[in-house]
Amino acid sequence: MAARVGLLPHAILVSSRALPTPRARVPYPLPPVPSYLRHASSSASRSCRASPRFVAVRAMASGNPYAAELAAAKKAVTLAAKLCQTVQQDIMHSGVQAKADKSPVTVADYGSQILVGFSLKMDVSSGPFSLVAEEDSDELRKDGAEEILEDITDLVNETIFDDGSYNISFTKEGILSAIDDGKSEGGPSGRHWVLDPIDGTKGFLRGDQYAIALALLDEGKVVLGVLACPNLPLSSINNINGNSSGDKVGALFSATIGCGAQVESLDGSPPQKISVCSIDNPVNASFFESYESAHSMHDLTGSIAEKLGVQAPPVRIDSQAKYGALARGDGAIYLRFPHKGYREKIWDHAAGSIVVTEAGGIVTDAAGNDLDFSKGRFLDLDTGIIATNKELMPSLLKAVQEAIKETNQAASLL
Ligand SMILES: Nc1ncnc2c1ncn2[C@@H]1O[C@H](COP(=O)(O)O)[C@@H](OP(=O)(O)O)[C@H]1O
Ligand SMILES: [Mg+2]
Ligand SMILES: [Mg+2]
Ligand SMILES: [Mg+2]
Repeated sequence: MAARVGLLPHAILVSSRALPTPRARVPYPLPPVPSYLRHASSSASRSCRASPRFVAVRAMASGNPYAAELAAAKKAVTLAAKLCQTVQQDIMHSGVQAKADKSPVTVADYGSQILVGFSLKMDVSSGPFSLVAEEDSDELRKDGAEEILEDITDLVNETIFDDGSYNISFTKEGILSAIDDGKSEGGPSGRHWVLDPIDGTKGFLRGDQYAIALALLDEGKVVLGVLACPNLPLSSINNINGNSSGDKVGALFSATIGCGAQVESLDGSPPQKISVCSIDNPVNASFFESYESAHSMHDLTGSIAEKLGVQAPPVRIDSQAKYGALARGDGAIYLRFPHKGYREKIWDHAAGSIVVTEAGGIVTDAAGNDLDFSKGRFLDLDTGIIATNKELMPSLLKAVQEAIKETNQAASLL
């Protein structure tokens, strides 16, 4: 399959498919029908496999107050994962990833954002819809982006058609408008979905780990999170540096406040409860960090690990798959220390942090404060983010603060 690559001023857009001819759609007229959807005719018919009513019945049966939202969230990220998997396979075959030399955004980032937002809108009926998501349509509205926009439109429509849950198709204007559904500012009141359509885009382009990360904020607190990790081994990363153990690949982590955390396969095995590891001696611990040294200072994390007495080398993987792996005990610690001046975004941590806390772990900033997701699109925090189990947290915090102090002292002598 030939790959088409378009370079725009502030983004790298990768189209990797021999794109299909749009097929005829059955009309989808049930309210609320977003105005940007294309209708084949005006005759009414509905064809969702999981209707809001069906989801609501499951919610009442489970005793989980967010069960309907959880079911909708899982369905949304699973649909988006299908699109991402298709694109990633084609990118790998075409070798396009070598050209990604700056903050990338691909057709899959946009496509995933559209599918998740759309699927949630269709399946979650309660209250106004608010989505805080990473991507916007600015680049796609510029001259020269027409072909990419057409590719995204075809990719999204083809994924919806193949999945079969919704009989609708998007117009190009609908695609732009759907991306911009993610422009909400979030905040301390009401409900807001928080989405990273592809977290770890650099990993995605390398053919490595990435995640579709979706969370729900309710009155400023994360109450639900799902992480679709299409390339993560289902049972465990029991090897250094993200190598798989050869078992089934494709994990879907989920957590709801007060209800624990689970993992299931992306293609639908029953959920299994997960918990963080019980290691209490750092000598036996291993730690996760970003693959990209631009995203987290590997020197500082090395010094923290040394102070703790950690023997194992760092496990470097992309995306919030790190939170998922930590939550099921594949490793004991996650360290993230961005370079000075970087502001963390809520979609990079909302889903992952609740998966870890509901698995019995703790996630804080470098000063030991809880992460505050109620301040809008950014996290306002002290220096870095750390996560581990309750046993290791006191010694981890001490090591972090010592290492930061030493680094600051060394910097002041320069
Ligand atoms: N200079 C920087 N420092 C820290 N994080 C950064 C960064 N530049 C980008 N990021 C964030 O790091 C995320 C990936 O994290 P990780 O290293 O754990 O894979 C990116 O998410 P996206 O890939 O969604 O853009 C992006 O939000
Ligand atoms: Mg990005
Ligand atoms: Mg991200
Ligand atoms: Mg992203």
